[in-house]
Amino acid sequence: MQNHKIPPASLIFIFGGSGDLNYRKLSPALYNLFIDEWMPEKFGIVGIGRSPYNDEDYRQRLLNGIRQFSRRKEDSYGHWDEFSKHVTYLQMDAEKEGDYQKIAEVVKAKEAEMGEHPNVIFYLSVAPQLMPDIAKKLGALQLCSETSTTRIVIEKPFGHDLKSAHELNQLLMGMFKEEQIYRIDHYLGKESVQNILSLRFANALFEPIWNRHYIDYVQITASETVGVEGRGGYYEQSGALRDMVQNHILQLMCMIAMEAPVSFDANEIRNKKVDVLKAIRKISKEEVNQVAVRGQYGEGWMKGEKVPGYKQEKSVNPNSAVETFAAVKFYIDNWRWQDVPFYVRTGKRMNQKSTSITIQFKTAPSYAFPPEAAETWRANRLTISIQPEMEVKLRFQSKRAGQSMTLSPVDMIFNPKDGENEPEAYETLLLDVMEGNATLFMRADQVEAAWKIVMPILETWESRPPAGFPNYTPDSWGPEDAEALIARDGHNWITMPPVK
Ligand SMILES: NC(=O)C1=CN([C@@H]2O[C@H](COP(=O)(O)OP(=O)(O)OC[C@H]3O[C@@H](n4cnc5c(N)ncnc54)[C@H](OP(=O)(O)O)[C@@H]3O)[C@@H](O)[C@H]2O)C=CC1
Ligand SMILES: O=C1O[C@H](COP(=O)(O)O)[C@@H](O)[C@H](O)[C@H]1O
Repeated sequence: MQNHKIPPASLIFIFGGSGDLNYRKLSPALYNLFIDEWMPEKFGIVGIGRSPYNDEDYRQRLLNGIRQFSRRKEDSYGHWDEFSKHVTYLQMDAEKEGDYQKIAEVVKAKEAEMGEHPNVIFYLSVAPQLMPDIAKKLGALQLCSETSTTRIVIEKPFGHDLKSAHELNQLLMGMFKEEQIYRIDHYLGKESVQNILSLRFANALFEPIWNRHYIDYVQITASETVGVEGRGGYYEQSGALRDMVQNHILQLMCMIAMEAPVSFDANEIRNKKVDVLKAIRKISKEEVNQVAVRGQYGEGWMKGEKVPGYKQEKSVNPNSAVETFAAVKFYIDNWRWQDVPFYVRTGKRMNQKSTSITIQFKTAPSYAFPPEAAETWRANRLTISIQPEMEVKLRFQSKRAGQSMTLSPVDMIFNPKDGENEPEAYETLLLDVMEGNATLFMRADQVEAAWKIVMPILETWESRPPAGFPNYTPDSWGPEDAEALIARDGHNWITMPPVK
């Protein structure tokens, strides 16, 4: 969030070094930072796991991941030899207290090698149930007393509900200071998400109309074409509301709805976001059916390929009541947003991989054009496309060339199309951790405020088994009830045209 500078010497321990997230995201991100010359002059990366790798095998595994998943497919090999010298593997059982001495030894050896005390970063990329135990054991190591340079990064999910998130916060805060704790929400690292701040606060253009007087409603869609991709065990404990709405989607809502920050200081931005979360209208359990819809995909066809239903996925209960789709209507009770609905939806196995935010402005108060001039007056619309491509599109009415006054909507589009050069979210976030900048990370109160918002929905859904699951087919836009949710207000979901 700040203008980046080369971080100081850093030693990064990745718990879950042999796991999927490190393979697909973290190692490619660190390698891209290295290629782009953002890594510190002195650094070490230590993957941790119980699997028996030697350093060479481990490096080879990571290289395979990089070749498959890095944004740079071609350039990646050229710098590998140099980069890989910084990577080692530490076999240990994170549940065994005695094994933590190995970490203390690595820190000591690296300090001697670097000739200085580096940032020591513990990245917890492990199953959520292991996190409290690892945090406790790291705390007991006493490496954390150096508060300015020791940091702990917590992957999502942060807790399973409000209670467990609060307990995890209490535990972490008993051992680390808030400024040492980096709670990941990878959406905040996306270029297109950060661009929302520049769009809103670096231009005077939008602010005067960015409120209930001019905005009719806001929509956020985060749709995926994939199913649960072998993560059925995790997803069975989660579902779409926990997996996407509690974190990523509420954070996008905060970016759209927050007041202008007076600086880019981490706490200033986070204060402004917490204000939004606290203003989101509490949904009573009696209202849940009116404002929230859940769905689960059945078996079917996806772009010509037969795909299993959610209940047939690996590690999923064949009678599962877990939702793979969620749609919710929120309101924000404050002066800026009173009575403006925010419709959000997310789901797996949907028709497109696409995340977008639509700001629908109100129609002109009065117009002199003949009614036949335009089919629709729904043109005043700003669409912020987060992915697959970053795009900002302003749609407005224009006269069609010809002798009659006929109008049609036209689009003014900003699309940087910078593909390979656009840093991935994890690159930005890892660089921020090394630099000690927590702006794009979740503060304790932010996480808990977000849990408070979704709890009544979760509790209601858990107490009332869904009727008729599965209720949507792969390659669709989710269950019919989601259409009804928005149609009741006279609107419809806006879908992005597929990217060619
Ligand atoms: N994968 C993804 O796409 C995403 C993952 N996440 C989050 O990231 C975290 C990791 O997920 P993912 O990588 O998919 O999980 P995996 O199951 O692939 O990896 C789990 C890792 O934990 C290690 N581990 C488990 N038990 C121990 C132990 N006792 N001691 C030491 N290491 C242990 C495993 O190593 P070993 O078996 O060698 O011991 C392995 O490296 C989770 O919190 C997940 O929610 C978040 C977003 C996306
Ligand atoms: O956090 C998660 O996000 C991914 C979607 O991330 P994206 O960057 O590809 O939009 C989702 O697939 C996963 O279930 C969830 O845990």
